[in-house]
Amino acid sequence: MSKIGYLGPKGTFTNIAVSQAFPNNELEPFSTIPSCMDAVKHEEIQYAVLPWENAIEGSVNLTIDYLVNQKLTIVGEIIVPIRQHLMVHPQNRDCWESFEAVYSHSHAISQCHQYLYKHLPHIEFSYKSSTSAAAKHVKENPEQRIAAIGNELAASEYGLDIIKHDIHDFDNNHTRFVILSKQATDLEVKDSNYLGDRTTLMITLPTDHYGALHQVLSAFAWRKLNLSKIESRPMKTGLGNYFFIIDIEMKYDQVLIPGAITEIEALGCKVTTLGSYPYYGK
Ligand SMILES: O=C(O)C(=O)Cc1ccccc1
Repeated sequence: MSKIGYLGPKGTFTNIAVSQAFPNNELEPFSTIPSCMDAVKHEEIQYAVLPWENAIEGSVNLTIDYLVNQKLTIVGEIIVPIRQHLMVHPQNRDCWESFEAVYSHSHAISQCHQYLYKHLPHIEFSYKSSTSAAAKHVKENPEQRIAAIGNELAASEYGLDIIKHDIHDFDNNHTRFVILSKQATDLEVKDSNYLGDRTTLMITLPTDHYGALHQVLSAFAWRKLNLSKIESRPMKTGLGNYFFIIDIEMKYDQVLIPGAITEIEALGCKVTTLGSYPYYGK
């Protein structure tokens, strides 16, 4: 049976995603995104499930930036609805309005900025590696006047009381979680709705070719390949140097996508296929 790693500790949104996709497998929490990817690379686990993009806050840069230097493939994606709740140690449930700090993952705090600004304007933000790491911290420090933002699973896992439900600023809040593997395998995810297929490419443009991005996009456009995302990330080699992450709403085929890649490479671009995979949601 495959062993699946995920960003832990128990009670993260990633935990919800991995339990949905792999209900009968052995699950192993990792405390950071890179350590979870490394475990797949070293074959200690077969798959890693990691956050990729949130509808309110955007991409999870650490996952993208660490993935592009690994020889790992995206073999599937799970889309999970996200509801953020404010939770406290049960001993402190009556004095939460005078709290000093709120702990969570930076994405979770960003998803609740309007709520926090309006209802807890003086509260400090303290960042943790995940929402459940924040919940665990609140549980372990009852003497501190602190709260956490996370989901119901984290509240029950760490025995916290939810004092405000649904504090995220926008209702249509979903996160994409990617399933990473060392080999490109056909993965079947049970108990979730199959929603479609995607192919994710990483493209680096030549520095001396003016208009290269326009030509890259044209290679997709005239083939009527539907792009659902284009995002630039810094190469970390200096200001103005970027690579692009592009999602095509289609499974890798034998004609259109290889044709577009050949055309783009002829412009002097470097193209890496990060994966071609089905995506699922509830
Ligand atoms: O903190 C969590 O609960 C996670 O699962 C990590 C995460 C990070 C960014 C967006 C969504 C989930």
